[in-house]
Amino acid sequence: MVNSEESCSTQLIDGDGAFNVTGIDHFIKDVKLGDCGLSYAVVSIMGPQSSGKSTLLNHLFGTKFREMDAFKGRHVLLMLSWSQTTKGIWLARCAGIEPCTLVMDLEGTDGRERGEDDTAFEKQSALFALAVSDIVLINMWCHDIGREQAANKPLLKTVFQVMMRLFSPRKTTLMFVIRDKTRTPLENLEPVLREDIQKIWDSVPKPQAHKETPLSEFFNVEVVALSSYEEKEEQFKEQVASLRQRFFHSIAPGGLAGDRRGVVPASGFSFSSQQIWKVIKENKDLDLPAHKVMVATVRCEEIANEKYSNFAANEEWCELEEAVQSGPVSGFGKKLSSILDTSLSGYDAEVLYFDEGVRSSKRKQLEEKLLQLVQPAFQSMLGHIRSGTLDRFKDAFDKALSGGEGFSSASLRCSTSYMAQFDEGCAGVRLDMLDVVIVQANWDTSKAQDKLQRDIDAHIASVRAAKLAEITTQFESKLNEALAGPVEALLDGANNDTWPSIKKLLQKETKSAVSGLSSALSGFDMDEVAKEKMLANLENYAKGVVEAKAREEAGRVLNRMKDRFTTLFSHDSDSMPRIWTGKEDIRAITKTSRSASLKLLSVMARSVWMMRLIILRVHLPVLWWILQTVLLLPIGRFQNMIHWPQALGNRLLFIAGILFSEIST
Ligand SMILES: Nc1nc2c(ncn2[C@@H]2O[C@H](COP(=O)(O)OP(=O)(O)OP(=O)(O)O)[C@@H](O)[C@H]2O)c(=O)[nH]1
Repeated sequence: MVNSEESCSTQLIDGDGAFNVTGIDHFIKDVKLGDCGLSYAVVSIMGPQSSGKSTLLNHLFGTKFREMDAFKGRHVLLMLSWSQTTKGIWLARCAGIEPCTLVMDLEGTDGRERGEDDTAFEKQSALFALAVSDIVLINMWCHDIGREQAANKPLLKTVFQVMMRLFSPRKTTLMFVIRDKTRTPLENLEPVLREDIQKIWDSVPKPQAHKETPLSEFFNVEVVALSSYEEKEEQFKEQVASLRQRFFHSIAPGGLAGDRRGVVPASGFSFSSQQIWKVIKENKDLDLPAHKVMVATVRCEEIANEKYSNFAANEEWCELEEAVQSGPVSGFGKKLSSILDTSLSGYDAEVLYFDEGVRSSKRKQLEEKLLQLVQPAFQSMLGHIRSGTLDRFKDAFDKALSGGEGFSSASLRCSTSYMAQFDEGCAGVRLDMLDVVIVQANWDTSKAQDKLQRDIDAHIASVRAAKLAEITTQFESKLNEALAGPVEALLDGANNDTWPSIKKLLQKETKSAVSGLSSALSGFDMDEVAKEKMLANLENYAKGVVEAKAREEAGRVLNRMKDRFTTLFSHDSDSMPRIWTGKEDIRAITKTSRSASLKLLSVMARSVWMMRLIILRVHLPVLWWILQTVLLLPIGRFQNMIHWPQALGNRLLFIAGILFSEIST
């Protein structure tokens, strides 16, 4: 006895031809068909009305299809009402049979010829059963065998006709179930039945391509006979129990199921059935291979969309996405790759049995969409790794420089080392646990690498500029210290040796500073031109120090000249204040005082810089005015002094010319 507890059923198509989408979806969930992959079989039964189809299915598969009350009997029912007959197509799961076997109970046929009317439900349901089923049971009365007016003859014609409407049809098993078997042995009945079948096959109009195609090309024909359920119930049950065994492992090679060419993965069964029924209702031909691709396309897309939505809502991913906004995330690449992998392998598992071309193209699309979703997070992480690497580079570089390593060597070593660390991070070698690599993506990280290299180079350049400025300042300070004081002292005691001494001092200190700077620059791996320029600048600086001192002294020279003139003019040779008696030789005194005063000027002018100062910067008219005010006005009573400025100017120019030529050589 079959345990019917496991069985559940639904009306797949109602009597008006409406497909019960909700019903089938619930049914599929209840029987967990979606998990079956290709491991499931579909059996249908067709045959005349009230020929005991439901009774047979319920005994054979433990289903609970509605049977007509036994006491009413089929003859009574046929006369009275149709209310108890099966309407439309019912679907149930066979109880206790492996693999999962679905069974469809079709509305009984009325035994009338349908001619060309393809819209008749009988024809449509037959075509549907052939397109969907692996095994079709044809229920028939034993007494119809060999009869010209057999009740199942129009049905068989229909089956064979609609079969022609399936492009490259699957090879289905047609199992003829002879009911109310008589005493005639099956061995005698079967050849007659096969002959009937062949005749019907021959009579069916076929397209040119199948004119000569034998029946066996489309169908495996099987014949079984059962005793009457009503008259020999026990025998019937025994025979049904033995028949049941044939449905176990029906999809294994050599099993009862046909070639299963048309089989769609179980998760696509609902959609596939709906589409097949839709095409049949629209009275279009059914192209099963194309249908399989279409089902695969729709289902793979549905599955991919579901995986995408699941990924987007995945808690782990959402946390990762949020965390990477604010900083680097340890194990980022590994975690994200793993979530992506779970999603993609989930897709792979669910679409495994769909058309390969379709499933791989949909996988590609899913992968692209997922990667598009995670790319901003990847970029953020890459940015964190880049800035982290830059910070570590700066620290290491600073340490190397303060540890005394040469600038060029430190910059090259640190730059190479930290660029390599970044490259390793990008290539998947873990970098302080901060891996960014997403296994599924092959993203180009060269832009980030370039940016890091640029940042490192910019940092090196700025440190270099700062260091060079520091060194230059250091040498300039040294020079300043070495020159300013001594030059000032030398200028203070102006005499004939002043300028040669200054020149000597300048040369000595410049040489020492230039040599010091040159060796300090050796660690910078500078090009010769830049180095020479820096050394030249230092030399100029040294000259500048002297020039500045000289300029300073020049600012004071007029005062000192005036002081010297006044001192000599108003003091006698014993340095005693002169007492003017009127007998003094004012001209001679003035001449002596002026000469002493001009001597001071000549010392000061003994340099190129002083010349510049005197000739170019301090204009002669100004100088004249100063001299007239400071030197000449106090002795303004000498009217002929009015000619002095010109004479003095000429004299200064003369002295400057001589000194310039002297110093230049
Ligand atoms: N003679 C005979 N009658 C049977 C047999 N099996 C069932 N019946 C009777 O036939 C009648 C119809 O049974 P169902 O199983 O409902 O037949 P059916 O073919 O499913 O009917 P529809 O699908 O409604 O056309 C019932 O009264 C059954 O008791 C059988 O093996 N022999």
